[in-house]
Amino acid sequence: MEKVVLVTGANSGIGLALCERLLSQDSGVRLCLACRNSGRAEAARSALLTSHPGARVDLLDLDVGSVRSVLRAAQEVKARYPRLDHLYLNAGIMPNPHVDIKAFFKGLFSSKAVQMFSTAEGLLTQQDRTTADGLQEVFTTNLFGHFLLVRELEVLLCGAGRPSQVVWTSSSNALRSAFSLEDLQHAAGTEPYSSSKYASDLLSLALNRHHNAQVSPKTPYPGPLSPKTPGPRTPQPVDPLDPPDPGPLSPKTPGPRTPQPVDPRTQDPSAPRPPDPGPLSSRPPGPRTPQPLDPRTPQPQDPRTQDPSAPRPPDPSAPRPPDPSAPRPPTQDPSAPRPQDPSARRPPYPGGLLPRTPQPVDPCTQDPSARRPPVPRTPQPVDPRTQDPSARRPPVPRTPQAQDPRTQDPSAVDPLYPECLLPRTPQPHDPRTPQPLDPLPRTPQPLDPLYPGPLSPKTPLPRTPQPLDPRTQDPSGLFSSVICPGLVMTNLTYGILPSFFWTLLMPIMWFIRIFTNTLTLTPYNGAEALNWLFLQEPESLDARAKYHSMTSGLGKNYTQPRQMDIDEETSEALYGKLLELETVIRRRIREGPDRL
Ligand SMILES: NC(=O)C1=CN([C@@H]2O[C@H](COP(=O)(O)OP(=O)(O)OC[C@H]3O[C@@H](n4cnc5c(N)ncnc54)[C@H](OP(=O)(O)O)[C@@H]3O)[C@@H](O)[C@H]2O)C=CC1
Ligand SMILES: CC(C)CCC[C@@H](C)[C@H]1CC[C@H]2C3=CC[C@H]4[C@H](C)C(=O)CC[C@]4(C)[C@H]3CC[C@]12C
Repeated sequence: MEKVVLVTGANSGIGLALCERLLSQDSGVRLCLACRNSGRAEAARSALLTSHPGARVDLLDLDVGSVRSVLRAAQEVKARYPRLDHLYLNAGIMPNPHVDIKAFFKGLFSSKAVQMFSTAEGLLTQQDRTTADGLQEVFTTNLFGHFLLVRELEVLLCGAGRPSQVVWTSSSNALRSAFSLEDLQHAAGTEPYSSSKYASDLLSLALNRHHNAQVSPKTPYPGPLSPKTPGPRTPQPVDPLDPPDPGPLSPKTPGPRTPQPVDPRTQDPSAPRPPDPGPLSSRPPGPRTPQPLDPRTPQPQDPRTQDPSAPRPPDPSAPRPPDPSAPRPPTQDPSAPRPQDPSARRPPYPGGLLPRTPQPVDPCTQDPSARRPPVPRTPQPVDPRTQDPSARRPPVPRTPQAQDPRTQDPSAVDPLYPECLLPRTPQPHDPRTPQPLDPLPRTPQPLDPLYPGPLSPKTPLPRTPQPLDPRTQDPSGLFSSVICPGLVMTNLTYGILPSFFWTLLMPIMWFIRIFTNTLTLTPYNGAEALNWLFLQEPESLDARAKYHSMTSGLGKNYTQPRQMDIDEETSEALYGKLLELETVIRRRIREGPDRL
């Protein structure tokens, strides 16, 4: 059956490179590019159709920084597609970045130089602002808008007897130190980007807890893996007060699959190589040239405050020759105030007025059509990295060519993260025959898009570990994952420094690349983990892993899972707070003058 894939922020950078890669390997995929600027979206679509004539590429008008836009776009998606197979939450911003140059030079000559280039920890601050909805812009764009989108699209993601994948483009700049439950939107801090990305890591875990049987709400987080101790952990005894629910066995669900780094081009030599994406910013691996500098003038204006019909500078995704040395127009002074819509100058959202009780909702119980069998609670196999190896689990299927990239390519070892997780079995890609989609929505629409219905009682926090049994996993459900694209040269990164600095920095970056595989540098490479996830069975993925796109010094791309520095309690608390905020925002919109 045709797979429907929606990508936010698909008109440039990593999002566009992902679309290119998906079409290259699966001509049957139906893409929906969700973008805020129709001109740039059209340009991206034309570029994709030029390299893939006949591909199905739809456009969706979506500004994830605007609540109304998200709600409208979600309605449109529900009207267009009967289900969604993959939802890539990729759009992101880092407005008004400021680099601490002193810290940079200090770090450059320290033992932390490589790490500094990978995470930018201690280097970057941003100046955020509030949106017309009274929310912090970075929080809304990078997290909350996407959260609302997932909530709105739950009916397309949770049902139909097939699992759906939600994938967050996070970052290695997702910093626990920047995140606070007391200031979710990071209104008081100077690292909203790091905060929002860390929040996405937490939220992904929470989504899994609430929407699939993979992470049982009762399964406690075993704690972040220490870099030196990736070994198994001892399972906790089952709480006699809270025994597992045997639940119905599902014969359909396959055993656990352990994903492995997959490079479709290198895995199977007979497999067709993706064609050169040509003018697109993505490039096949090999000797890489840094992506061309964005010839477009940085856009200081919020598109919501701009006249949409006003001409914009040339689109970055438009075909252009790669020329890393091409001069860029002067970058906006990060310290200069950004032009703002007067309506956007509202004070930040008064968090203190929020209702108290978080009410997580399982959408599959909200919408009768999306209702699925109860989540099984029988013992299930567990992630071998986090649990006792003596625990019962069926044998993990391993395909012969599924090798650890570290053993395939010695240069692929990242000295920063030698503890990378166990290899997983690659999922052979199943090219499916394209089938026309039913143009009519088959999924019943909620009566009021703003009010999805009564909320279910608060889900309890984890108490006892429940080993998971793959035989009882629900075949449908929403599976959320997080990726890190590495350091990629895109509009976002080029916006951080004037082009002069980048020209100076590029040789250093190519040198540093010898020591770390996280400098993926091109959008094509950065999209590796996103593309790899597309090929996996969602049930096989690790809810606590962040899947990193990696590129070795020799230009080999692979995906490496690493445990995230997150905990269940914080994840659950964040989820509850986001639901509270959603309730308030929905009410505000319903009562506002221009309700949907
Ligand atoms: N580049 C890097 O090194 C890294 C990037 N990332 C993440 O990767 C993701 C993609 O960024 P990248 O490709 O690098 O940068 P780009 O700036 O090239 O891409 C960002 C995309 O998001 C879109 N976007 C931004 N705001 C909105 C909005 N409100 N509504 C809809 N779309 C929006 C942009 O659209 P428009 O063209 O209209 O602005 C653009 O298409 C981001 O989430 C970023 O945080 C993570 C780690 C590293
Ligand atoms: C001469 C100096 C002023 C040079 C400053 C260098 C910095 C501008 C860059 C060094 C490391 C870069 C980054 C690292 C991590 C990225 C992260 C994963 C992400 O999500 C977005 C971009 C990065 C923060 C990126 C940004 C530029 C650097 C800070």
